[in-house]
Amino acid sequence: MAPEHAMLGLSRARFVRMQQRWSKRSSTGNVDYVRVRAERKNQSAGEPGLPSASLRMEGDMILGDTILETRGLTKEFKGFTAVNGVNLRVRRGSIHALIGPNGAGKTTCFNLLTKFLEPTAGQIVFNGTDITRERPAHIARRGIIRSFQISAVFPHLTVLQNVRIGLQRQLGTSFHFWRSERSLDTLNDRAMDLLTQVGLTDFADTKTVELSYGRKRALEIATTLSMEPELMLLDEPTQGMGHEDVDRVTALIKKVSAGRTILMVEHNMNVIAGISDTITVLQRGEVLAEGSYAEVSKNPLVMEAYMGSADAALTGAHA
Ligand SMILES: Nc1ncnc2c1ncn2[C@@H]1O[C@H](COP(=O)(O)OP(=O)(O)OP(=O)(O)O)[C@@H](O)[C@H]1O
Repeated sequence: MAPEHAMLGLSRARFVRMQQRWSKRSSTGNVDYVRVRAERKNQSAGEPGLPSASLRMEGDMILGDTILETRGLTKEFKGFTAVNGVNLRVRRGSIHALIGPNGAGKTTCFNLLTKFLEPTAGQIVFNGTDITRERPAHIARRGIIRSFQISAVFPHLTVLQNVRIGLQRQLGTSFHFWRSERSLDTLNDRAMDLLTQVGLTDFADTKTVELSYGRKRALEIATTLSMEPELMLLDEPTQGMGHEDVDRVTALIKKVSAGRTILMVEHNMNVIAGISDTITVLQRGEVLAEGSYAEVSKNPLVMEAYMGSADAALTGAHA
């Protein structure tokens, strides 16, 4: 039988290089690797490919449909189980909402994903790699970025300066204060790009403290984008906003979701209904239901959890 690299139409050296690169990212990757390659080869030979709709090539990397997965994720606080055996599967490129009544464990889940908290049990897998034991900074470098809290934005700097700081952080030059102002100005173009994306171009020179609440959240999204997230974690992005700001930020989330994955904790059902592809409902630390808004909102268990009655409508429950 021909060697594997030959069957896949690759030189041996390239085959080994690709395997090595991939195995850094995934312990199971080689199986996917062979599947994708075999499919491509069969298709180019006019034969039907192996089914691999869930796989995507990026350069030499094979990326599955699932960007983030938790397996039996559990967090106990002194005998109280806040998150209990949660199996979450976030699809690449989707907007995935984590919802649930107060105290359901949403924030604890987020804190586990970013490693602000250590799980008591379970696994977190990102792009096929087990990241359960990694430190927060390492997780951020992998591209899992949680939206900065407003308090993390410097209020007396301008909007542009705040975004620039995010970019410097990404470039690892945050503390290079000895660099000339001119060299730092080279970041301005990129910073202005980000401000354009979030609709804040006209506010570039405004002191952040003077921004409206909704615009501060838009700035927070720009600073998060400056970290080049592959998976953006948004923590109640429309919390405390009036209708107009809610609509603006909802549209913004939809817009910046292009080419990225978004996992958000959100209470506003109109926002969730409008932009979520998948919703996971938590209750008392466990997954109660999962699906599209249409599916979840009809689920009697979910209605009961939210309204205390299976007859109640979910729509507007927290709007
Ligand atoms: N550090 C902690 N020590 C003890 N209990 C905690 C701790 N953090 C959270 N909890 C408890 O875990 C449960 C889940 O809390 P969590 O904040 O994750 O819920 P949530 O779904 O985000 O709620 P909300 O919608 O009100 O923000 C709650 O009962 C909370 O009191």
